[in-house]
Amino acid sequence: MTFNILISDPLSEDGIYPLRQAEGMNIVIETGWSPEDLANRISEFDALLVRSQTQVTAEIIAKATNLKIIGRAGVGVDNIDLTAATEHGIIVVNAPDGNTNSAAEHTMAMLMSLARKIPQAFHALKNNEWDRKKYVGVELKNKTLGVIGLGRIGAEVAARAQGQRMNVIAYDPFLTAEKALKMGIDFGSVEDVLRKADFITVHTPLMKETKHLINAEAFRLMKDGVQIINCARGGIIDEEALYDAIVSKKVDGAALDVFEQEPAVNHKLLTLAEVIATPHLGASTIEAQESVAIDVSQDVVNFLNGGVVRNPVNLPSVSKEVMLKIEPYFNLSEKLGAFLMGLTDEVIREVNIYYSGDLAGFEVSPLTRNTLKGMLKRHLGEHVNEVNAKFFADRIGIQVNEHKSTASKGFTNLLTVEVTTESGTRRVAGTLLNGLGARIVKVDNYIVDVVPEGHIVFIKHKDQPGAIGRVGTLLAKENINIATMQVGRSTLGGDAIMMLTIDKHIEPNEIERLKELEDIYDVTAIGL
Ligand SMILES: NC(=O)c1ccc[n+]([C@@H]2O[C@H](COP(=O)([O-])OP(=O)(O)OC[C@H]3O[C@@H](n4cnc5c(N)ncnc54)[C@H](O)[C@@H]3O)[C@@H](O)[C@H]2O)c1
Ligand SMILES: O=C(O)CC[C@@H](O)C(=O)O
Repeated sequence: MTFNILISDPLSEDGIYPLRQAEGMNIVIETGWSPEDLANRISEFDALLVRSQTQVTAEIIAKATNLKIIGRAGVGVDNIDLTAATEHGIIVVNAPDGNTNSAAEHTMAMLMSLARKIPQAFHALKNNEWDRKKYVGVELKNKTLGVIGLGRIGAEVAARAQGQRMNVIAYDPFLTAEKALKMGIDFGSVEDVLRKADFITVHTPLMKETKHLINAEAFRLMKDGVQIINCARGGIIDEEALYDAIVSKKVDGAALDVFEQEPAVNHKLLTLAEVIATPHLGASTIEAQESVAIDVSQDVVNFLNGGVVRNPVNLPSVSKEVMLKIEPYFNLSEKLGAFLMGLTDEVIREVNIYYSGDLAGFEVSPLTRNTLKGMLKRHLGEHVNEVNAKFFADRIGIQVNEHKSTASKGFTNLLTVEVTTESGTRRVAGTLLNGLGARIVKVDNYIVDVVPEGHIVFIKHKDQPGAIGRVGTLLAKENINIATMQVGRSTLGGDAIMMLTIDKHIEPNEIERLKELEDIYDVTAIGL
């Protein structure tokens, strides 16, 4: 099998060796796409690898009919429409660790350049201007650095600033007093950070919650003469408000690596002498570029070959160890979902999935998504996959609940899927039998032992002598061979079931004839 891979932004050639080494990867490296050209050609590709330049919009994703994975060689995924990717079942992976160090070092370089006005002085000297008074700076020692967003990069910046003898105060929604104490930093609200810092650096992702986090009101709260650094994303700081704050002398200087619109040429802020800037170079080191390209290439190869990805963005990340435990249940969970959906012809309101036994000790959301995939594929078709199954369930309004119990119920592991409809609940349970593979072991309250594969006919009937024989005779007349048969009953002479696996597809008219047989209540054919 050959996969077409498009690399649409400059990626390290050394970093893409996992793709070059893998079999069946047809790699196209072409940068500088216009949105229209990319939209017109994207359907040719199975995988798309980008940095921050390519804007992977909903319009492009809508045309990406063969795209399975988008790899972002870097951290920020604000150039990818994640909702659209999820809806279309396209997994997005990134490389969250590979450029942390480079981005932190770049931030420090910007901080020091800002404090000592190095770019301005250098620029003047290049123009043969020797002016030692104009470029007097300030020391970092004993100044307070305010860090907003203390994740991977923010934390590295904080540690380096401490090396410069700076005091650090930070705000991050996940920052606890214990963690702050351990890091030797102060912590407080955003407002505390804004009020106390001499230098403020932002390290949050750009999201709707962080858009213009630093706005006119935020500048008002800051100390006079504060200096600002943004090596995270354009848009976290309101550029108009920053411009006004510099012009009004509230802000002494700003160091910007990122802008609301990139490339930022002829930018108003760049006309100000107090602003120093780089063209989004935070991750631009040989080491970081190689590292992020290796990480995404590896994930793309793994995913296209049916393996597990390390850094999914639109799926919860599950460790390799847990994945090894739960992966054998993927097929069973999908089949249970598909079987149950086949049994139910009413609108589903709620799905409850019960994990019993050892499985209950693990993160099981991938199994839940596979169950939903099996259920929803029946009506929504093949484009439902583990990436978008939960998205579709939410959109349809199906409530999905996971329940876990370490009680084994006679099996090492048991998965029970239950759906609630207007008229009640239906359930099916399955397990993996050691050495024998997947089995359906219970349907509603009937104990069975059926391999969840092929053509299954589920028959509800009255527990009467002759019912089973009549079904066998009719199928024989239609030349339909029964491979296996399981029977079960609630009470003697009460409701009973037959569960047959047959060797070929059964036609609707044959199902109707089965339904007409004496003592037969209902017949459902389910292809798994
Ligand atoms: N300039 C560059 O080239 C470059 C390079 C790498 C990363 N980045 C940017 O830096 C960002 C951070 O990268 P990271 O690896 O540290 O990510 P990260 O996920 O490790 O850290 C982000 C932190 O921001 C915090 N956060 C979220 N919302 C917040 C809010 N409203 N206020 C305060 N904190 C908030 C999160 O809790 C998290 O701890 C990326 O999203 C990316 O946009 C830029
Ligand atoms: O691709 C780049 O060079 C920028 C990457 C950086 O902004 C990131 O978010 O990782």
